[in-house]
Order: sequence, then C-alpha cells, then structure tokens
Amino acid sequence: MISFPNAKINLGLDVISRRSDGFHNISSVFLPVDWKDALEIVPAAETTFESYGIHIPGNPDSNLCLKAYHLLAKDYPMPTVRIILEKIIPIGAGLGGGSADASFTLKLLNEQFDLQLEEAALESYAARLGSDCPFFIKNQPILATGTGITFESVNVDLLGYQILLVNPNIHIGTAEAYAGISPRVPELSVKEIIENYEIKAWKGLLKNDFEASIFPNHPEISKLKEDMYKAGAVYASMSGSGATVYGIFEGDQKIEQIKEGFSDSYLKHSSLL
Ligand SMILES: C[C@@](CO)(OP(=O)(O)O)[C@H](O)COP(=O)(O)OP(=O)(O)OC[C@H]1O[C@@H](n2ccc(N)nc2=O)[C@H](O)[C@@H]1O
Ligand SMILES: Nc1ncnc2c1ncn2[C@@H]1O[C@H](COP(=O)(O)OP(=O)(O)O)[C@@H](O)[C@H]1O
Repeated sequence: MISFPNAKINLGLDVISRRSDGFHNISSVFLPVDWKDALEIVPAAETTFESYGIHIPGNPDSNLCLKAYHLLAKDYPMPTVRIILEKIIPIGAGLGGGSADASFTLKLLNEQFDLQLEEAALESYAARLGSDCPFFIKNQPILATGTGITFESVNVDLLGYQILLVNPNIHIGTAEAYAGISPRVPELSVKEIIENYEIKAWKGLLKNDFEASIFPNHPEISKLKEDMYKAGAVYASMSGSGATVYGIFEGDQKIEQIKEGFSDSYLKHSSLL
C-alpha cells in the first residue's frame, strides 16, 4: 500500500513555559500543507527500510518509519515488511516531515493489516515517537497546546488564499531551538488572533517565538521573511523551529511568478490549501 505523508506549518507559535520534564508548553495552530513524501509498505521476508530522494541524516535503522513499525509490532502480530520512502519534504525544516512519515506509517500499517486501532490509540502511539507526530493522525487544522499533543478545534479559514513555502537549506535542530527560547505568556493567544482578526491584521500580531532567538544567528532566514512581504505576502512567518519560511498570498496573486523570484538554490513549494 502507498500513502503520501504531508508537511505542516505553524500559524503562530507561543512558547509559554518550560516544564519540569525539560519540554515546553506551547500554543500553535498546525495546518497541513501539500508538500508530500511518498511511503510504501509491502510484506517481505524481513523488515527493511530504504529511502530515495533527499538524503536523511543518521542511521537508517533509527528512521522514524522503522520506529513506528517496531512500536506497533510489539503490541500487534504483523508480518515483516519492506518500507520504501521517497523523501521530498525538506528535513529539519520546521515542516514536521519526519513526524508525518512516522504517523503515516502507523496509519498505513493499521489499514493494511486491519489492526482496527481507533484515532485516539494511533495518536497515543504517535506521541511516543515525537511531539509533532500526533497531529498527523487527524491531519487537519487544529490548535495544539501542552507539548503540542493536546488538541482543540480552531476556526481557521484560508479559503481564497495561496501559500508559498521556501526552505533556505539551513538545518536547525529542534532541541537547540527550544534551548534558545525565553518562554513567555503572550498578551493575545494564537487562537484569539486567528479567530478574531482577519489575515491582513496578523502581521505584527501573530508571532513565532522561535524567530526572536533564531533570526539574529541566521540573518538569511530573517531576510527571506522580509522578501516574502516584499513579494506581496499578506502574512509571512518562519514555520516551527525553522528554517522554512512561508508566505500567505491573496488568491489572485501570481504565485508561480513570485516563487521564481526566490533563489534557485532554495527548495520551494506552492500549493493551494
Ligand atoms: C517546534 C515544533 C513545533 O511544531 O516542530 P518543528 O519545528 O520541529 O517541526 C515541535 O514542538 C517539535 O516537535 P518534534 O520535532 O516532534 O520534537 P520532539 O522530537 O518531541 O522533541 C525534540 C526536542 O525538542 C524539545 N521540545 C520538543 C517539544 C516541546 N513541546 N518542548 C521541547 O522542549 C525537547 O528538547 C526535545 O528533546
Ligand atoms: N523519515 C524521516 N524523515 C526525515 N527525518 C527523519 C526521518 N526519520 C528520522 N529523521 C530524523 O529526524 C530529524 C528531522 O525531522 P523532521 O521532521 O524533518 O524535522 P522538522 O520537524 O524540524 O521538520 C532529522 O535529524 C532526521 O535524521
């Protein structure tokens, strides 16, 4: 069976407090975007993982797809499998690509081998693989709080807008990014801003707290955000712990032309939501 794990972006990201377990409480709206990997799982004589496309750093044995398989195989009898991943989503990019691969592996195994796991059970397995993973089970716009694994519905409507994502090939580690943050409670929450203000008013209001600590060390990312506004974005932000920057554009703006304006050395993707 084949599926297509997609990326996410964060609309606003407040890092509110540091927890005693070393993790942070956050508040952020997660939005699926259609930048996608391709994932195939087939029964095989032994369990193996292979990937094509963008090189995934680290040992293939510790790939999140394999971790997801072993997590489920411990609790449910399952055949050994060959896992094949075409890696297209930039890595360590604030787009949750690895987390999407992990959660889509859980979903694919559940479907393929008729494990009959409900969404809540899949989310709970996903949480054991990473904070970004549970979101990709439902994979719909949602407000995430706590460590990013507690969900609340949110009224967000980007209908009629377009999105452009640009990744400047700078890899930022998530733990390192959190370590640079001074947590704070915002005056207006992400949910209040998104639900009560129109998108044109988000500039100046809706913040990603990682920008303040990452931009001074990486002016190229800060410039990318400025360039997104110069190109006509109504709102622009870094996603998650970076370094991908997205811009939201009005529906009638020439997105393909705008995309061409960004360096060819960057990975780029534009998609209607
Ligand atoms: C920042 C966010 C925002 O969506 O995404 P990315 O930018 O990585 O996509 C997430 O919180 C990232 O989630 P994820 O990448 O799954 O992180 P994990 O593997 O669970 O944790 C990696 C490390 O990040 C830190 N961490 C993670 C989540 C959290 N709420 N507080 C933390 O302090 C911890 O130091 C942890 O050891
Ligand atoms: N299938 C996978 N795809 C991408 N990264 C993976 C995968 N499995 C494990 N990883 C590891 O996860 C880290 C990056 O995860 P990723 O989800 O791309 O980051 P981010 O959430 O910042 O976008 C890398 O260190 C990479 O080695």
